[in-house]
Amino acid sequence: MELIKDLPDRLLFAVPKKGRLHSSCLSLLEGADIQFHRKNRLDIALVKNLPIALVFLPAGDIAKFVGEGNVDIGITGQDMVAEAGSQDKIDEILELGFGKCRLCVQVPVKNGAAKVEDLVGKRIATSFEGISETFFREIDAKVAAANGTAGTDQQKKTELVFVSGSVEAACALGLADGIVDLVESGETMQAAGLHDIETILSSQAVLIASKKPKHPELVQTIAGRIKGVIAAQKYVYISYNVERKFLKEASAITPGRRAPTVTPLEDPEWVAVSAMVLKNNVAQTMDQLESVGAHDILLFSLQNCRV
Ligand SMILES: Nc1ncnc2c1ncn2[C@@H]1O[C@H](COP(=O)(O)OP(=O)(O)OP(=O)(O)O)[C@@H](O)[C@H]1O
Ligand SMILES: O=P(O)(O)OC[C@H]1O[C@H](OP(=O)(O)OP(=O)(O)O)[C@H](O)[C@@H]1O
Repeated sequence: MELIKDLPDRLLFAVPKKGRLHSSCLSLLEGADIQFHRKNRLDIALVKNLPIALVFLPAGDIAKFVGEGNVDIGITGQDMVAEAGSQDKIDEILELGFGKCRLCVQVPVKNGAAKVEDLVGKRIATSFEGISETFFREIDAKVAAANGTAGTDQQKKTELVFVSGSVEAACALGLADGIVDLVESGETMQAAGLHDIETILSSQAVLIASKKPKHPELVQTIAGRIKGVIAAQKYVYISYNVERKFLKEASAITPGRRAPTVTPLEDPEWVAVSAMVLKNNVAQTMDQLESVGAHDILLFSLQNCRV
């Protein structure tokens, strides 16, 4: 196949093929001007304007492929990297700010365990077997040490039951006494009559690279482009006019990343100021600027940037 023949010369970039991270990854690729056409049902797509091939893989497999060096670079969740046990085999290049969630121990609100120690010896359903195993073995050991059963026949072992999805149903169906699964808004958990009693880890999507990528310069190029897209999403550009006598106060509100750009106006008493400001508290920034006498405050969204 023509496509496979081309692969050895290209950097391989793994992208989640479906699920929660898929569409945000596609937006990121578009913002970074990584152009490709994916044929129907095909999990490999050659990038038209860079020597890259995109490989569409399940999010759960990406850390393994990158860690083993089969793929140079990829996007997946930090939870997936931890579950694959790949933390030491990959470089986490960049947090991407989406796919934010927590991996939590959850129990029924009614008559459920009050704390994780109360689950020792009981059944836990999860699709995060590796992380849960490590977590509950420590809890088992802690409880055994506290009640003097460590190393004896009486030492209790928490049982892990693997389920591949819809984990929240496990308690209601009588399969488990608690679960370990992801929580973002908490809606799924609440709908299932569960609440969380412990957060094992917090996660978001990350750009990861193999320790020995075959195309290190290209890894840097992609990382630089993606950083630019992320920064552009985080900042907006603000511009306003202010009397020179209030410039100090106004500049303190919009210090920019290095310093604000100050341009003289025809009226010598006035200056125009522009700077990058964080998007998430821009309304407050505008309120503050108005209160120190700024006028004609304009906001511009950034399409892309390098900072
Ligand atoms: N509710 C959520 N909110 C935010 N991020 C999430 C959420 N659920 C999952 N994620 C992130 O997305 C990653 C992939 O989750 P997803 O449920 O899409 O897995 P999948 O198994 O690849 O897809 P599918 O469930 O469709 O089989 C998770 O590992 C986690 O990092
Ligand atoms: O706190 P919330 O915002 O409700 O999100 C949490 C849910 O999201 C994920 O599942 P997803 O919807 O991706 O489906 P899945 O069970 O098939 O993985 C996760 O496994 C939870 O079930």
